[in-house]
Amino acid sequence: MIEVQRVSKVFHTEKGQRVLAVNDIQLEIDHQEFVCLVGPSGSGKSTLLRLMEGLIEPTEGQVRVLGEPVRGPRSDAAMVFQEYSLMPWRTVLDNVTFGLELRQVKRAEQKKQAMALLQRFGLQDFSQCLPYELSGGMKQRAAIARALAVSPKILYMDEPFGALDAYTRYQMQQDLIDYWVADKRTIVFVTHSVEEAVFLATRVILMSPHPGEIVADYAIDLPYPRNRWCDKFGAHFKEILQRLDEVSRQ
Ligand SMILES: Nc1ncnc2c1ncn2[C@@H]1O[C@H](COP(=O)(O)OP(=O)(O)OP(=O)(O)O)[C@@H](O)[C@H]1O
Repeated sequence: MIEVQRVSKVFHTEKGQRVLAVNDIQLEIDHQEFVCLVGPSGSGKSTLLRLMEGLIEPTEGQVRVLGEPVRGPRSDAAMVFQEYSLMPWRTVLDNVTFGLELRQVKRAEQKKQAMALLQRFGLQDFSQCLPYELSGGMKQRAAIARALAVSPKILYMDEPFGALDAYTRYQMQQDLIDYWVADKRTIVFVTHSVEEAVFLATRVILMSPHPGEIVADYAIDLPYPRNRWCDKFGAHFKEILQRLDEVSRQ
């Protein structure tokens, strides 16, 4: 579904320095995979995600989605960022219907679909609120509902739960995985947390810093819902964390 073919990205800083952010990345992601990108700070996780999304262009190599070269953001993909990407002047409902408006879906149908998503994410009673009236977790639920409203084939998520407290983060992980198990889409998810990656992903890609390269690719063959306290979860967690520790010291 997503093919990253020998992709490198060089940035040029304001001071004229050349930064090789990701180097020679080769990665194939299949339909309905839930892939987490983990790695130390500066290992190029967000850069790789932005390259897949088409927000930036590779310096070398090519990204293809569904067999087509990526030349910009695709209408069948949606994104969720760490900072809640809601429009502050629109109600929660109108944030969720936004993508459907652009697709000229009839208003009654927009509302029906948006309310079903708000219900799924426990926000049905807040549909008429403005974003500032919501907690951080609720805002991020609304942002995810907004992204899902357009039924994207691919969901790109960049540290979506990074700003949340630990308990809200656990709840959000559970909500997201419940959604994905019921309605599988391809998800590419950037996180600093190995625990979060092992809880969510079918596959964890580990990246090294300077330059960002893929150093390991782990299949997480645990059934859903996952139990953080079982031995197998612990074994995956330990294996990836140990390697991350090695990579971070290099
Ligand atoms: N627009 C840019 N201009 C210059 N350098 C950049 C730019 N974007 C990223 N970089 C550099 O590319 C490298 C990779 O950055 P990136 O944000 O992709 O890493 P990351 O693994 O997502 O980091 P973090 O976990 O801290 O968010 C870093 O050295 C960063 O400074």
